[in-house]
Amino acid sequence: MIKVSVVGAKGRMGRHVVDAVNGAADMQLALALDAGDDLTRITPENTDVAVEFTVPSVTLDNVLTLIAQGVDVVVGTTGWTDERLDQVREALAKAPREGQKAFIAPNFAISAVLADYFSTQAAKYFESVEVIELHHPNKVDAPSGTAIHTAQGIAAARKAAGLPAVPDATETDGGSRGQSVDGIQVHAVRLRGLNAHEEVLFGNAGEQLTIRADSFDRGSFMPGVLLAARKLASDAPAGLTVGLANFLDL
Ligand SMILES: NC(=O)C1=CN([C@@H]2O[C@H](COP(=O)(O)OP(=O)(O)OC[C@H]3O[C@@H](n4cnc5c(N)ncnc54)[C@H](OP(=O)(O)O)[C@@H]3O)[C@@H](O)[C@H]2O)C=CC1
Ligand SMILES: O=C(O)C1=N[C@H](C(=O)O)C[C@H](O)C1
Repeated sequence: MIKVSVVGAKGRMGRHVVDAVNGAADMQLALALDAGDDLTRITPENTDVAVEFTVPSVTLDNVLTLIAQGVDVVVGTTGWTDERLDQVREALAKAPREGQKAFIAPNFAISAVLADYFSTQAAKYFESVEVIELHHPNKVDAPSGTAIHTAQGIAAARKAAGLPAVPDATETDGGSRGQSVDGIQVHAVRLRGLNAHEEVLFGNAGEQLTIRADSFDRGSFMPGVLLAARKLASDAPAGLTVGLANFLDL
């Protein structure tokens, strides 16, 4: 049995993770902690993998605490920059247990992971590209972690292919052109009724490709979360892995 503790267990995602772990035949729920709880209660004796879904402002501290506790950790919370990822790598390098692992994914839904992957494949074939993410209005961060990851992947693929900057004659902008992530414009919509959605628009003269992923229900993230926990408890490499695509046969 894989012993799993959940951090952020009372949140929208955390509640689903608790149910998913309780419903998994090969897993056992260890601790379910939330804001105000002492994370040092999570130890290698009671937990094989901790799953962290909290808020961007606290996730780094939580992850560093869990690593210092000697526990492997699956992270779904957003807010990760290159600098923060480096801090996790450094913490893992001096972790108390040999071979410790951390896994961070901007999105655990297979539709979103594939949309992100297909977008990097398509990127070099199009002159123009923009990313639109659409979410429920309770989301605290914009743009979404997924949209940032997608834009970064597209930008890297365009750079590797030697493409020039995306054409854009805009001279005045009150903010309507969105946020530039590595030169790719990203737009965020917040609308009651939505859950988590992303659309990537690719354009050439006379043609358009649209890649769209829709998570209608938070249950869509759970197979990916359980897969990550199982991988960390078995054959995932030591150190930090970023992105569920690493655990899929793509
Ligand atoms: N990777 C993925 O596939 C997905 C990622 N996400 C991301 O996951 C994160 C959580 O989303 P969601 O569940 O909707 O958010 P919620 O706000 O519903 O849940 C966050 C929970 O974390 C708790 N919390 C706050 N601070 C701490 C702390 N220091 N220690 C432990 N728990 C704490 C909150 O408590 P309180 O409310 O009392 O502050 C709350 O219960 C977001 O960053 C979101 O973008 C969401 C969906 C999918
Ligand atoms: O807050 C959410 O809901 C989601 N957050 C993640 C993100 O910011 O990419 C993943 C998914 O989009 C849902």
